[in-house]
Amino acid sequence: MSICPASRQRVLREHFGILPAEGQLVVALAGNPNVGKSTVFNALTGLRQHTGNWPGKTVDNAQGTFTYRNQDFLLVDLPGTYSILAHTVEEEVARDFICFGQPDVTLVILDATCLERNLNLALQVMEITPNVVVCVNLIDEAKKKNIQVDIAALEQELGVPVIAAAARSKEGLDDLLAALYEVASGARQTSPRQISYSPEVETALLLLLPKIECLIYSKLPARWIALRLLDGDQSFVDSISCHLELNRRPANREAAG
Ligand SMILES: Nc1nc2c(ncn2[C@@H]2O[C@H](COP(=O)(O)OP(=O)(O)OP(=O)(O)O)[C@@H](O)[C@H]2O)c(=O)[nH]1
Ligand SMILES: [Mg+2]
Repeated sequence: MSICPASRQRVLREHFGILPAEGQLVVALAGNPNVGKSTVFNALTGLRQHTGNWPGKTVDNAQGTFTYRNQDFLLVDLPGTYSILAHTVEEEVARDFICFGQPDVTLVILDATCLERNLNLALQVMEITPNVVVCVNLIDEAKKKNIQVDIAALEQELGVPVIAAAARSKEGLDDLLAALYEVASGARQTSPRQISYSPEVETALLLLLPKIECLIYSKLPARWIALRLLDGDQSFVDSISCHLELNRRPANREAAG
């Protein structure tokens, strides 16, 4: 499931103002407000960062770079959101970047002191892409509140790497870098847990999926698109038209890849 490299590069540049250098892997940083995204961003990128706005939106766009094991990365700090079902412009930016910008890995930062609320976003991102790393941040605050997080069990349940961190004191960041490298480079395969919906919804999905597959040539996750269509999510339909040239039938299989 991916847009071909040339199209993706064009979408990143023209639609999101992101210009990855040759060979640079793109990391999207997502999370609820106030969970420590900027703290992680600053710790990983140091002074190699710049801020602006998302094209056409008055929403902050921070980009920075770092290198790990001789691999260059471009880290993009997405707006803090509770959801990416696009009820606000921030959610629309986060959703469209993850869906159409197709980062090599999306890092979802969770607040260890209120995991239940935070996991909602992680599960939504995992419906769009398998390339996810979860960081359970503020683990020091959780300890103070006698909250214990079973990281291994969470990783088992989610099917993606889960790393505990206290970003303010730079705890856990080495493990985080290793996990980002492994997922973004393809060295580690994930199997993200997918939400099962009611039998009615699952039946409707089965009917919709083949039709969607014919239209999008595996450029996007068909199940997620089907769910948005069942939601009647017009903003997402508009985004598909804006970011993908669906009426252009691929001339060869490369264009579908
Ligand atoms: N104790 C503790 N505090 C942290 C940790 N990570 C971040 N913080 C603090 O939490 C607050 C919020 O951190 P930010 O990095 O600004 O969070 P954010 O997710 O970027 O917030 P928004 O951009 O407003 O959504 C700051 O005061 C940080 O210093 C951590 O691991 N432990
Ligand atoms: Mg921030």
